[in-house]
Amino acid sequence: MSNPASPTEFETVTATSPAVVPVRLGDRSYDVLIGPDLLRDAGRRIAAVAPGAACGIVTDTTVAAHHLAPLQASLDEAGLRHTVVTVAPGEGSKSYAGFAEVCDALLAARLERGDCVVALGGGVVGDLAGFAAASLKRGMTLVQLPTSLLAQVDSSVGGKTAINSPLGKNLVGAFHQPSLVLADTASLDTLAPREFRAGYAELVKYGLIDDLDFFQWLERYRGAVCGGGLERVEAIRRAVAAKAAVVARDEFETGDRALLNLGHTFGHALERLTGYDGTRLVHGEGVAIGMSLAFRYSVHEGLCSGQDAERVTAHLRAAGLPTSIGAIPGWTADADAMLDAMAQDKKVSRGSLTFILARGIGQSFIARGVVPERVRAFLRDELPPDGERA
Ligand SMILES: NC(=O)c1ccc[n+]([C@@H]2O[C@H](COP(=O)([O-])OP(=O)(O)OC[C@H]3O[C@@H](n4cnc5c(N)ncnc54)[C@H](O)[C@@H]3O)[C@@H](O)[C@H]2O)c1
Ligand SMILES: O=C(O)C(=O)C[C@@H](O)[C@H](O)[C@H](O)COP(=O)(O)O
Ligand SMILES: [Zn+2]
Repeated sequence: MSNPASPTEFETVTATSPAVVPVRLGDRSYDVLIGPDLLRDAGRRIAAVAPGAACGIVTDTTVAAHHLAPLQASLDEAGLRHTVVTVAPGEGSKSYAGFAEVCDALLAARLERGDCVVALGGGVVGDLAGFAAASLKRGMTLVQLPTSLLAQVDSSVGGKTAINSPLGKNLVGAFHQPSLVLADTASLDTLAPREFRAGYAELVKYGLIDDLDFFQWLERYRGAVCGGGLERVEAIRRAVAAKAAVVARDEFETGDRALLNLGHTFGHALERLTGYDGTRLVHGEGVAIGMSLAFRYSVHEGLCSGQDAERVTAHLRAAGLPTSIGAIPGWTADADAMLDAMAQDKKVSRGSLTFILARGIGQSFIARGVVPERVRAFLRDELPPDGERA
């Protein structure tokens, strides 16, 4: 799933024009534009994919405070009528109640099937607004305006939309592709450092899956990527190109799209068991711990060298990310609870667990029929004794 055309140095990204990554899905193909200040020009570009549409902007209060005004001004300039629905920031909004709130507000604004839902925010807003767009009037046009690093490198692209159930992450949702994605990299300047780090976990994921060159590039340029500038745009471009390639091949995850779930079988279980409480754990942190566990479990099973697993953990730690279950404050669950939560994973088939494991960095693979007792034994070793918990 790597992007064979991706350069080691960034020849395709310039300071003046956005990078463009096409997501090729036949007559549902769309472009992902990546670069600074795209929100200020969003109206014109949205009008091109949804001419004359009224826009239902879905955002959260934090993002609205920073980025709503320029978007509204540009929609005005393009002559697009718009209404705004604001939810509370954080994973709690990706709920049945949050979904009902957003749908009812968009319906109250009398949006028609041909109108456009505009998701302005991180992955929570993108998944929630996306699911509303998939559901309302049985499918409305969707434009993703991702403002977190995580949303720019991952969630705004590929059409997975969902809300959480108390029984598990993203268990209620639909595939619904956007018509356009504008990743305004300048919007990342207002993102909290912890949230930037969380997005970095999903960025590294692409290297760990099948692109050792990208992982090595990140080892070299991590500081610059976190600092902004062209390296940051290039990193996002490479991630989006990798995701676009796998989505084009396997839109509905019947095959190797599942590789994008590296770290998520463990991570989603941790998110559910910590009650989707972002003060303890946000999604990207769950993925960082999950990827570390996936590599260590691969070592446990004799598939991967301990050196590679340690190199992964060292890179994530250097990026300020947690890499073990013991790093979650106030964590009290046990291996049995983890196994129970993982039984709801969407990759489970005929009751059998599927994990993304690794033979090395950039050599991840889909492992079906994983034996629960072996995972339980591994987790018992991973879980810190009660007295040593954070
Ligand atoms: N659909 C997919 O393919 C996919 C992929 C990866 C993750 N996800 C989902 O994405 C969600 C996580 O996304 P996230 O990490 O973006 O979380 P998020 O949407 O909660 O955003 C993180 C925080 O940053 C704030 N924020 C966002 N952009 C900002 C900005 N520019 N300036 C200031 N604050 C800003 C938000 O208000 C929020 O408090 C999870 O629910 C996860 O399941 C979905
Ligand atoms: O796009 C995908 O496919 C992914 O798996 C990307 C993941 O980073 C993302 O968190 C996704 O929402 C997880 O998918 P799920 O099917 O396990 O809910
Ligand atoms: Zn994810």
